[in-house]
Amino acid sequence: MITFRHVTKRYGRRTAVDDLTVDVRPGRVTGFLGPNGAGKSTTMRILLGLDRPTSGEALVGGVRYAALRWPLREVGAVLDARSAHPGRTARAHLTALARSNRLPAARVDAVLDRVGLTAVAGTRAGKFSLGMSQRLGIAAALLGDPGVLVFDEPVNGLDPEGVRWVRELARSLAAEGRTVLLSSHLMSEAQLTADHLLVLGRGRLLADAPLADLVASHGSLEDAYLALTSGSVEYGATR
Ligand SMILES: Nc1ncnc2c1ncn2[C@@H]1O[C@H](COP(=O)(O)OP(=O)(O)OP(=O)(O)O)[C@@H](O)[C@H]1O
Repeated sequence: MITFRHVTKRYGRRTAVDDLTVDVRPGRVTGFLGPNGAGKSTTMRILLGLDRPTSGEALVGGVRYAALRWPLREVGAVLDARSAHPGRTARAHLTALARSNRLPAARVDAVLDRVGLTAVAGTRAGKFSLGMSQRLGIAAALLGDPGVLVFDEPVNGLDPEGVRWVRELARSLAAEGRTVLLSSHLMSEAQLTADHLLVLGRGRLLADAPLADLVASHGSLEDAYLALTSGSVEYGATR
């Protein structure tokens, strides 16, 4: 479970996240949607302790990220597909992470297998395609077998096979009872992947609803999204 309580983030005069209060529940894929600049990445960064809220708090299983003793065991995240050191092999990258989080070495093989990288475990991350890098990022996120997973635009730039793989993985992680929060700009993909949607516009929560309800009320997720966000598209103006 992820909890945001009255989270506000200001950068100077700009309010990136505006009094966000919402729970992200386990056992389903929650899609996180919103126009460019809506505040999705900022929200995820605050959750992962990479940014501080101006006010309010973000909790993973009831605890602030900074207070988690072994963060990788509680929450796995992929914010940037190419985060591994290019000179390190996939196995070395994961082994170093496992060691620093006191995770058993057997987890490295388990996650390599789960993301389908066993055969290229000895290849340097710098030689990986975007799809393989994404899989390696996901392997790192899964290393601690966390109950919460956060993926920022996980299918960006992936080929159709990669897109389907991420979708099926996200769905299987949710089916295992995990909390899965996944941001996207692709309505068609969100409609295929998510059970529940959060829509953000100008830092504010515009919708917190089951996919089925949004589709039923507007005909398609795209129509629902465009109706919800029509007043929130950023054209570079200061708010
Ligand atoms: N470090 C920063 N300094 C100043 N302003 C920032 C910073 N990070 C984000 N912002 C601003 O905060 C707002 C929210 O940005 P954010 O990246 O969270 O949106 P987003 O929904 O993830 O957008 P996108 O879909 O384009 O990735 C934007 O107006 C952005 O310019």
